[in-house]
Amino acid sequence: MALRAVRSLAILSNPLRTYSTSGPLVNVSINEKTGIATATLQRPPVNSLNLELLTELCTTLEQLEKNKSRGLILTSSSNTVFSAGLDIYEMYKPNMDRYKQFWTTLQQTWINLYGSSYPTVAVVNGHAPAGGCLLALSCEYRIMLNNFTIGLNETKLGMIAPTWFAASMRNAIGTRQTELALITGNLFTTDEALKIGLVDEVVQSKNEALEKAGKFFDKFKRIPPHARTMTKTSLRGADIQALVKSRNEEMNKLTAFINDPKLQEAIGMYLESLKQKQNK
Ligand SMILES: CC/C=C\CC/C=C/CC(=O)SCCNC(=O)CCNC(=O)[C@H](O)C(C)(C)COP(=O)(O)OP(=O)(O)OC[C@H]1O[C@@H](n2cnc3c(N)ncnc32)[C@H](O)[C@@H]1OP(=O)(O)O
Repeated sequence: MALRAVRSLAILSNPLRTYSTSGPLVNVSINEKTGIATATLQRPPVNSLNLELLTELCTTLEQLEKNKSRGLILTSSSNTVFSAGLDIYEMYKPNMDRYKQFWTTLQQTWINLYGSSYPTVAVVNGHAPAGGCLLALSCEYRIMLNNFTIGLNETKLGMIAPTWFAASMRNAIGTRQTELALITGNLFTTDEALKIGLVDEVVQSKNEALEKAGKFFDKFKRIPPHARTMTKTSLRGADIQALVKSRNEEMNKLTAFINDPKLQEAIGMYLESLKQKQNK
């Protein structure tokens, strides 16, 4: 895995080629004509975000920033799941060193994506619960395929969405809708999500979504990049600074929280219910 990551970084850092790297968990390709990168999550069956997937995604985002990327499309190789959110096994009876690394990497991935200087579009081509919704919300524009669900459903699992998850949602749909969505742990259908502005467009196919994403990037052709980036920072910067300031404190709180036997029991039951679903 280390070798493949190095290879993929080497290809990403050559700005003159059309790149396509098949990392084990994130496939990155860059369109030679437009300079737009597509990062495709490819961790079957449901793109649950474990340490390895987050590490690859985080590194990809860092490289795109370094190479002054023209833009990023974030999508999934699955036809039914964008991302099932955090890998629940990372939170179930965890090894604490790995757990801390996992959470630190999640924080950094969010900082890199939410705060990217380049434009970002999520092509949400499947379900996007919890951390999957967070990834989509961290992008600037969301295009979703029909007949799926999206939302921050943490309360339904007996967990609390961290403040920066909430900030990302608030940035898209405002305080009132965010409060309602979070306390109920609602998973919105595609149409409901469109209605409250959680997604920006609904389409019938991934090709249509990619076409619409191209149109979004076209909007920036005549906008000076520094003006675009500074405006984005003025709107999102405070959310990022709040996490940067509190990330150690958050880690300490989560370390205590994750070791609570009642929470562990609830997570175990939830995992069981996901398995039972398959047997039905
Ligand atoms: C201590 C930390 C404190 C606070 C942090 C709070 C923040 C939490 C953020 C999160 O992201 S928590 C994760 C929340 N995610 C979910 O609740 C999603 C659960 N999954 C589903 O609802 C469904 O799997 C799906 C709608 C995404 C896809 O449905 P379907 O295509 O029918 O697949 P299956 O349900 O049959 O699942 C296939 C396979 O994958 C396993 N799996 C599903 N989700 C996860 C996951 N998030 N982590 C790990 N594994 C997952 C599922 O158990 C099945 O496994 P088998 O071994 O039975 O094949």
